[in-house]
Amino acid sequence: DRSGSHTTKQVCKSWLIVEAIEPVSTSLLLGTGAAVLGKKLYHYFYETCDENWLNFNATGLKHDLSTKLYGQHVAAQVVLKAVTGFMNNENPKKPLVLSLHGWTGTGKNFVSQLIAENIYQKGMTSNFVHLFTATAHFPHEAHVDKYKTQLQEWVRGNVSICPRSMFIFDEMDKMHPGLIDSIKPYLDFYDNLNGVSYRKAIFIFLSNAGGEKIVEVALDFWKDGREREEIQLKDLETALSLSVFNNKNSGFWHTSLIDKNLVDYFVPFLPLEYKHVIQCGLAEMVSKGHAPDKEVVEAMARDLNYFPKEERVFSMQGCKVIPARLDFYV
Ligand SMILES: Nc1ncnc2c1ncn2[C@@H]1O[C@H](COP(=O)(O)OP(=O)(O)OP(=O)(O)O)[C@@H](O)[C@H]1O
Repeated sequence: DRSGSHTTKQVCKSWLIVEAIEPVSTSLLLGTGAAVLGKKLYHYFYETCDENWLNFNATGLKHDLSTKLYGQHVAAQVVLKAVTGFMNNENPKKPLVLSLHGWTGTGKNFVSQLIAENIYQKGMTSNFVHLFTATAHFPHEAHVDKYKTQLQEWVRGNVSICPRSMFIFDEMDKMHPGLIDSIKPYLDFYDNLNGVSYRKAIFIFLSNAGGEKIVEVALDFWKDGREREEIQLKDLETALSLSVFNNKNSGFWHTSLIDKNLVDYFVPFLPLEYKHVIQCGLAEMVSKGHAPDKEVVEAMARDLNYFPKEERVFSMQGCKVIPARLDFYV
């Protein structure tokens, strides 16, 4: 198109004139352009502690908890309420502290992952999400003093880089009480500690403590022929507090975390049943790129262990072994 090329030529010509007349402002313009582009690329590739990488998606969390998490109506409700309330509060008075309890393989790590995915664009791989496992990170009792210093430094350093940091402590019941005590100040209502404010951080503690008591409640409901969905938080709270507060061997509870009300929510996880194992199996098949096949998943689910031995109501390992087991059946 002639008029088009004419226009292009004209633009080039005027550009050359501008360049000839005002070389300084043109270079400035180009320089600024490069800086803006550089900044954009930086934010694109390098994870920063701002809305480019960090945005709470309340609808996403609600959707994930109701479609991806099976058999945990109580936990889903408490987690959604706790996280949404905290994230929507511009000026929280203390960090959010959640303590997740329940039988193995019932979704405690999985829920932490769902929370992370709906806050950080990179989910669990975000530089602002930190996962500690007691037996892996703090294995030797003799080194507790060294661990204390390292842990405090790690928490302090990371919160000063990003106030919206998340710390997950797995196997809380195997963690040395002194170590838990060392992070206690960060969970409290302080405005700031040595110039760092911890009020926007999230701490999640995971443990099996209280798991057996929760199972008892779920089993009683089952024996009475009542629906699992009828179980409410208040039915589990007593069971949880009995085992959690009175168990002198479970590490966590020696500390004043509870006395000082530093934990905002205790979240109970119910033991999973055969039908939930099936749901986990089907989801796992899809995530492995297979078409969901109920027969395959049922064959796998039948071969798992259930308890109590007679009634075979709850899966011994929850949904934990499914990814590995399924490979034998596909
Ligand atoms: N309730 C659930 N709904 C959906 N998937 C689940 C559920 N529970 C477990 N899973 C699946 O099983 C895997 C293992 O579960 P997860 O690690 O969350 O268990 P856990 O409760 O943390 O166990 P543990 O106490 O042994 O650490 C999860 O990654 C998830 O894929």
